[in-house]
Amino acid sequence: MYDPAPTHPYPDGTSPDQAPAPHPLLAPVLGLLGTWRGRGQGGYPTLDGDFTYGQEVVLSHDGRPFLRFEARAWLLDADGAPLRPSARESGWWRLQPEGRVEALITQPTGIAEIAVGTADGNTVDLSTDQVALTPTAKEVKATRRRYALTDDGTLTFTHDLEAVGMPLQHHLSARLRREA
Ligand code: HEM
Repeated sequence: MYDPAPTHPYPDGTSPDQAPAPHPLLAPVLGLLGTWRGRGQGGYPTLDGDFTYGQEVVLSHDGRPFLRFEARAWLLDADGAPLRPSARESGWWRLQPEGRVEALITQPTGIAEIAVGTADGNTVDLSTDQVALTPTAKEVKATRRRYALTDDGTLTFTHDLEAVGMPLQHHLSARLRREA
């Protein structure tokens, strides 16, 4: 028989001041908690031209030593109006002692990444450890993602990509601000 449950009793926190209390291992990423939104530019040698895009990134936690990571992007036309949905990613950033990070990130384009790196309070720098691809996914060999908090409260994002026979190089960069 179906036994109804109440709403989830442990909602995620998106701010260090809000319940639940962050796990101590999250200290190097506390400044990144929340919902971030902004615009970016992208390109790759195999693409016809560069593009501009909007992006939203959500980082939250439930009191345990990992972050939930969600990123959604949409392409913009020359006037800044939305053109179509673009890349989506979701995953988990597992914090280890000394700011080491182990991340699991998946995309609906058939790419699953394990990335490792560091967080130091202002920046998170993640590089590919392993990539798994579904049978029809594009060939992605490696990525490097950097999130850096600047003094004026901007979160800059850069993403390098080694894919479809090209060496690791710039694919995306964006400037995000925390949702008011
Ligand atoms: C903000 C996030 C992202 C945006 C806005 C974005 C945008 C784009 C665009 C516009 C294209 C051209 C094809 C198309 O129109 O869909 C593309 C291609 C591609 N992107 Fe991204 N992308 C993002 C994230 C990623 C990530 C995280 C990866 C890999 C881990 C990735 C890997 C690729 C690959 C492999 C291609 C195909 C290149 C080719 O076949 O020539 N992208 N991206």
